[in-house]
Amino acid sequence: MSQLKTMALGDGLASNSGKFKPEKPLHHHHRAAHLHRWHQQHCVAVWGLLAIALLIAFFAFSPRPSTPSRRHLSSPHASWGGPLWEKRVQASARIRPTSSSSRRAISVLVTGAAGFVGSHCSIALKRRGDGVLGLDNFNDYYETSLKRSRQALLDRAGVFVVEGDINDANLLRKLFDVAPFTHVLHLAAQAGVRYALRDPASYVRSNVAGLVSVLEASRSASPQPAIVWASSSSVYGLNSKVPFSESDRTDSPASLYAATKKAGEEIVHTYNHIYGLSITGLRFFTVYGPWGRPDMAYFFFTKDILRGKPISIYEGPDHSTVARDFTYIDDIVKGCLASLDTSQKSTGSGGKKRGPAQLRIFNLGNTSPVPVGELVSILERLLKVKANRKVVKMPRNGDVQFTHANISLAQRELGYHPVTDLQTGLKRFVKWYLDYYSPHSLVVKKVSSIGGLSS
Ligand SMILES: O=C(O)[C@H]1O[C@H](OP(=O)(O)OP(=O)(O)OC[C@H]2O[C@@H](n3ccc(=O)[nH]c3=O)[C@H](O)[C@@H]2O)[C@H](O)[C@@H](O)[C@H]1O
Repeated sequence: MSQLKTMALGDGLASNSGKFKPEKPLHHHHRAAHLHRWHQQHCVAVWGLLAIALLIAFFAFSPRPSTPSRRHLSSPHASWGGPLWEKRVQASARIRPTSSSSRRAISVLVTGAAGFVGSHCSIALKRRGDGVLGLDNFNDYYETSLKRSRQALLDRAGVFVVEGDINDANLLRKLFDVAPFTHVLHLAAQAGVRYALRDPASYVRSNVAGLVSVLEASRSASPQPAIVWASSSSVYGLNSKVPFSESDRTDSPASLYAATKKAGEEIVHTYNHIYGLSITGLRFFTVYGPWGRPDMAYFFFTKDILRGKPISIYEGPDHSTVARDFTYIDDIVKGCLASLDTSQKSTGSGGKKRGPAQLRIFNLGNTSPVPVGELVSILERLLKVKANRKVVKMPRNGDVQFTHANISLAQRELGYHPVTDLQTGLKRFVKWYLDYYSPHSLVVKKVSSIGGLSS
């Protein structure tokens, strides 16, 4: 290739020199004056260009003011900064004094607040008097209108959701400057095991770089917050020993999603070790319920069953079943709040560790796995529509054959006791789904029915 290129260049030069026609000779003085003018003009042009280049370099590389600011992130509406914005942040993050509770109220920064688990947790925290500030980039991984509806609910509950990205270090620094959060509930992430085949970079951006960004801001904050964050049952990967326990090995992930969550668990270890951040990781097991994620099977199965479209039900080798430890959202919310309440304080200050800090990891599952075929049967009964089932071999797309949580550690340390079986939880989901997507359901009606959200 390079030889061909060289040959072509050589050929070009040879033929050019052969065709070159010199200009007519100029009179000597005339030529000198012409050269002088040429020199002057070109000097001006060169200096002009240099000045423009310096200006471009200055604007491209100089640090930007952090407030007020407008970021072109996943959402064109992303903007933050200014006195009014700061007041809203402070009001939302402020603890509401209550005389009744013996519990010390907390002020929590919830990342991914317009997401499924984030919105439920934010409302539950706000209801019990805690300060809550949401952060979400409203990306379009799934329908943004659903995120906006959740945001409307949060707004009514008194939770302000800042529109911004966890990778925006200036924004995070500003938030910690404006409000002294005692805790961070870090739920912002790129979710979904199968989507990683389509957009692997988004997992690295959110689940690795984004996590580090949140940890960096937290370790520098004064006071340092305690952190509770979402890991995943997917870290158990191809393990075959059930139920899955926190002490089991987690070094055979089946998807990039799982690998980034596992990476997160290692990353938080270093921040705990070096900076004294108190950190609790929660391995969620297939969380479902009202206001859920449209990319999850129970959600799009419901949509497809109602439209009469075929649904693919995965099966394992030799027609074995694929099963999940489906966990209802309200049980997950209780686990998240208990984790926040039992978090010890971070021990660092001024970016330095001052003593050993708490580091925990818990399974939050339902501890009763259900085959996917059974999930579909429950949906059929609730929807009163027969599904068009296509049983297919589970593709190698990131899925694992089964999950099953051992929750004894969470029971012991958090008082976590899931109470919702799949039938009950799906009944609530279907009720919400039919209401939310009903053609007669007005947006106002949707956002006013706060009861569906972590009631
Ligand atoms: O616990 C987690 O940490 C993860 O839970 C969730 O992943 P999963 O447990 O895989 O849930 P989900 O996709 O709803 O598939 C459910 C079942 O349907 C089967 N499935 C799926 C698609 C399909 O077309 N057919 C099918 O049978 C499929 O094989 C599976 O058995 C979250 O999405 C993920 O973000 C992460 O949080």
